[in-house]
Amino acid sequence: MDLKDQDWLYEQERVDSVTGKIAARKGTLEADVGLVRGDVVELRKDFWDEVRVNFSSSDDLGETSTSLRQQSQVLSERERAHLQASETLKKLRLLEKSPYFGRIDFTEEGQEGTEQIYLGIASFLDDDQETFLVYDWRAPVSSLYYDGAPGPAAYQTPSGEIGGMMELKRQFVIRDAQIKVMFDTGVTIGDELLQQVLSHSSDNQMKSIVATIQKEQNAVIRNDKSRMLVVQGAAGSGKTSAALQRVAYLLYKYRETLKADQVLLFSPNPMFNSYVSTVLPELGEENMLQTTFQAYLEHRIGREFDLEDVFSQMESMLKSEEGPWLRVKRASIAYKSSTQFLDAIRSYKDDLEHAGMKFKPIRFKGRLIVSEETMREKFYSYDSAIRLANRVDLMRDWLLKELAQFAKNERQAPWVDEQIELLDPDEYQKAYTRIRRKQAAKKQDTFDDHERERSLLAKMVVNEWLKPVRKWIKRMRFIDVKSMYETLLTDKDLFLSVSGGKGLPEEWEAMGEHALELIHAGKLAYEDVTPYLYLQDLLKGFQINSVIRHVFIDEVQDYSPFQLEYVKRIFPRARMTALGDLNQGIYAHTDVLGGSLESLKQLYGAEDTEVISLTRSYRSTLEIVEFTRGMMPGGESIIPFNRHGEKPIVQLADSREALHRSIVEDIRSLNARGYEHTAIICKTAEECEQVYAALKDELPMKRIAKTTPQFVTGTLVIPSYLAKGVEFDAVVIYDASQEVYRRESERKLFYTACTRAMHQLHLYSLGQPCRFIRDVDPSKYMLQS
Ligand SMILES: Nc1ncnc2c1ncn2[C@@H]1O[C@H](COP(=O)(O)OP(=O)(O)OP(=O)(O)O)[C@@H](O)[C@H]1O
Repeated sequence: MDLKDQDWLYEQERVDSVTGKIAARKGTLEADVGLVRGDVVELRKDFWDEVRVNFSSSDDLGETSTSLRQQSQVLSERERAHLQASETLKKLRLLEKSPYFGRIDFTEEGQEGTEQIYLGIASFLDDDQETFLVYDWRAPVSSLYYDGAPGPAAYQTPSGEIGGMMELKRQFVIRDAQIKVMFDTGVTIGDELLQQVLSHSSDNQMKSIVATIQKEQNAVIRNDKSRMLVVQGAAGSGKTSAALQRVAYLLYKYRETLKADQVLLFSPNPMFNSYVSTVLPELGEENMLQTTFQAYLEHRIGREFDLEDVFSQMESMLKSEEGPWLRVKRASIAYKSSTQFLDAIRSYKDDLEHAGMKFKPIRFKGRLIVSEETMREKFYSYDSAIRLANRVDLMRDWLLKELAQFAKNERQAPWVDEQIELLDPDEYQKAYTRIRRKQAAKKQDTFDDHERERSLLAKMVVNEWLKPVRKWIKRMRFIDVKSMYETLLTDKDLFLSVSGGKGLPEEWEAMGEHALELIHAGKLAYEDVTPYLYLQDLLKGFQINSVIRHVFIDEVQDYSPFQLEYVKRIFPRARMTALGDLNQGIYAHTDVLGGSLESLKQLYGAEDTEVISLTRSYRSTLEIVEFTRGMMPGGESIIPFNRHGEKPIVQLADSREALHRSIVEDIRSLNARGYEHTAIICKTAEECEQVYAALKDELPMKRIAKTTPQFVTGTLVIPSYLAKGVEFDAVVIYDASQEVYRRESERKLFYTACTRAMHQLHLYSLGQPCRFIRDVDPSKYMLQS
């Protein structure tokens, strides 16, 4: 038996022994969990039997409350024990199949002996409760595995750095307690293992990368010093993967204080939420909260306006011909995404402290209760030292009082009598009971006084009718944000004064008209939504969320500086992790970041910001990366991972029928070769519809739209801008011709679409290929006609 076989034997025996212990622990815990669950069920069922309830005297009342408190304490202690045991059980079940994936042998400086450290997704202690049979991958010592190679090495602990010598680094793939793969690695974490992982075909969900985290990714995962962490990385460099591992790391490191529902991820689209949703559970952690920025906007002002979303904005811009509309739209997007516009709105609000507030009059049945004029006078009669949002609060309270007075007077109005007559028996009965209850409480006579009856019924009727007005006031709808936003966009003198004229585009007037037209139709353009919300919050108060401690923004290049400022403002207690790739900045407002994610440093200031760059691309084969990077200026800095495949194919077609025929054959052949998760990427949703209609009878396929909630497998037809963040075994670009991708501004969109491919990239072109392909060195692809 050679040394290798001996090692293998030794390691398999250890796996057997550890999994045996895990199984035994699991068995005991399952029994315990069953018992505790039984306790909880019993306690809940018998809760009131165990509480001594007696309300007769104040002493009895005190005793009842103590007994109640004791009983709920017992219950919640048992519930906590049950939860904890269930969580441990969940981890043991994961460990049982694959107890660990790595081993390092480390001799600590000044210490005798070498420790064998095995790394898995959770820690597992021997029966002595002291010896670590498996270390959690997030434990301080585990970073040796990710950061160092055999030789001198060190790791950080809360009490300082620990140095020593790493004697061995070994990697395993263990499935169902059997070692499938094992090798010792030299310089970097096994390219071999990574090769294996990356050459698998994709499934419909992102996977955890815990066994093969790379050094630079580890820096992203473990960074917890800065308030703001910016990760800029090439397509497929593992930004999203590292971010999810980072969530798991933070939940582990701060387990006493941080819970999964205090971490929020902003995803690029609803489908992406489902795409990444299995990573944390795979690591035995709960999922963080996930949303999209659009969903947040809808939640805030979706009831007032029909909001344009970023995808509709994109679709309409991609479909439009060059002309005045597109010019104005671009100018509007660029300006309204900037912090200059944000500053202008802020300064407008400062002006409003002194004059210019607009209100909606309070009306009831067509009659004026409080006029706009009166409201304005009242508002500016408050001490100007009081903050504007607080003055709005005062105003609300005053209006509620005015309304109460109005209600009192209104009780005598003839319409009230009519309504009393119209009360149906049920309502009347309800009123009668309520009145009786009140009389009893006030120890009044019986319900015989006709006058009193009428007055009580009148009060009830008026209150009922005024309910919507009261609600309207409480929600501060009396502030006419819409009208003030309109004024800001159309009153040039005012705007020049609040903005100082800085960066004001030539198209300013046309921009205002465009926005107004939509607003009057009850709509809000995407570029106006956040600014509108910002103005509204400045006037009514921000809806601050202090619970969230970590905000993750994926695809941050798709956010405008304005939106990022807004996010920062509403999560004041959160740290931010922003992940982005400027080469994938596909929306019209993304140029605003000024060509560098460095500008994100301004958000929290350079002192509080750290930027980490990821340049190695793992998703695609070397051939695909060499092709895609060729279309981006500066693409040379993207380093492909050394995994080979076929060169991308550019296939020319001379008719649409021929194009469709070739694509159908191609997908069938890709499927037959095991590439099941394939995507036909079209430029727009409109193109997707046409392709779907033409090919659906030939090929089983699913059409993805902006509202598709679930990421699915099989052959998808998907618009380019929705393919963000996800990946496929094979990508077919439906029509990469010059005719379709005509504008320079579509380069990043095209690049993003191509970089979704893991193993195969086939581009079809009806006529001449677009210039982005022609920019690539022809030796990097195969041209077929
Ligand atoms: N260290 C790693 N080990 C194994 N796989 C990895 C590693 N890093 C990245 N990958 C894989 O590379 C692919 C791309 O990763 P991911 O989607 O996180 O990249 P990204 O930078 O967010 O990409 P993009 O910006 O293009 O959407 C995924 O399949 C991921 O599992």
